[in-house]
Amino acid sequence: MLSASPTRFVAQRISFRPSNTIPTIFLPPFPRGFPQRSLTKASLNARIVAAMSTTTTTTAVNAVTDAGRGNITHVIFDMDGLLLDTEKFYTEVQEKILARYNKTFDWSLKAKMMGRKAIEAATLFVEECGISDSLSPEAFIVERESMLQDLFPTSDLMPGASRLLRHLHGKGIPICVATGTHTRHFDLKTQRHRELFSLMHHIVRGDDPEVKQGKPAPDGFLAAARRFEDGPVDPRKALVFEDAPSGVMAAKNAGMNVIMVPDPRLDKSYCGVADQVLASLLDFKPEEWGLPPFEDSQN
Ligand SMILES: O=P(O)(O)OC[C@@H](O)CO
Ligand SMILES: [Mg+2]
Repeated sequence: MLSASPTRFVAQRISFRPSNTIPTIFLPPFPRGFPQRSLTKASLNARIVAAMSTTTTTTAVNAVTDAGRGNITHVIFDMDGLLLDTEKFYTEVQEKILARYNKTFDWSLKAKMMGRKAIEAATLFVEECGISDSLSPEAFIVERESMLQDLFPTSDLMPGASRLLRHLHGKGIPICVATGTHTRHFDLKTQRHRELFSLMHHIVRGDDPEVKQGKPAPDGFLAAARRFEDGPVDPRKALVFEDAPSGVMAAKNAGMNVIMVPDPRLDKSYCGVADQVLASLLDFKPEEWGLPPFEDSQN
């Protein structure tokens, strides 16, 4: 069973050099004992070193937040755990694999894995669970996939997802998805919801050629902002919905506004970076962000 042992999660606000398009980047300190060699791509490391060498500015972030409220023109949705109730499948399967080693899977590791590309999440899993000598990240992915194949097609929508997507689409607000999920899994997860996902202007998936690094890098959200009809969209006018700490950081690193809808079991210390935290999409008030209000009173 998952325990809720939290790991302090402090995002540092670092401003990039003026030449950079991203005014401020949120970087999580690598978790204690994190296998930096496996996760860090040279470019991500280089960006971290470059960013770390500048001063911290909170004004840019506040400016983004202040400017964001009230004039959102485009909305970008994360998928797993936000639109689809799929994070539970990953948890279930990972618990089964760990049971073989008499180990338990806990929320502090789950919080680090959520939203990341498969190989990055897999590396975290085997290294932090201390099973990398008997199970490689690649072998873990193959075993996990075989167990997920039957679960993904049964994916249900999260509460409020259909209502919000249909509302925004009906009011002519451009919406899209930016997910860490690979195409082959995306098709399985969405096969019962094709009509709803057809409302999206476009979908950026984890294996998209423009997504060089997974969340918390901003690649997916920046690619999503570029592909709107009138793109690239000013990030200060984009609102992202996310469930995972890595996804929230990716949105902030893209200079965007972000609403976090975390799993209630996620330690609150992971929720400090988002511009707004909601218990459910049903609690979202579009008018707070300059978007058309719901007509129904269902909340
Ligand atoms: O980016 P999302 O849609 O949450 O996908 C994450 C998925 O790879 C599992 O955590
Ligand atoms: Mg997610």
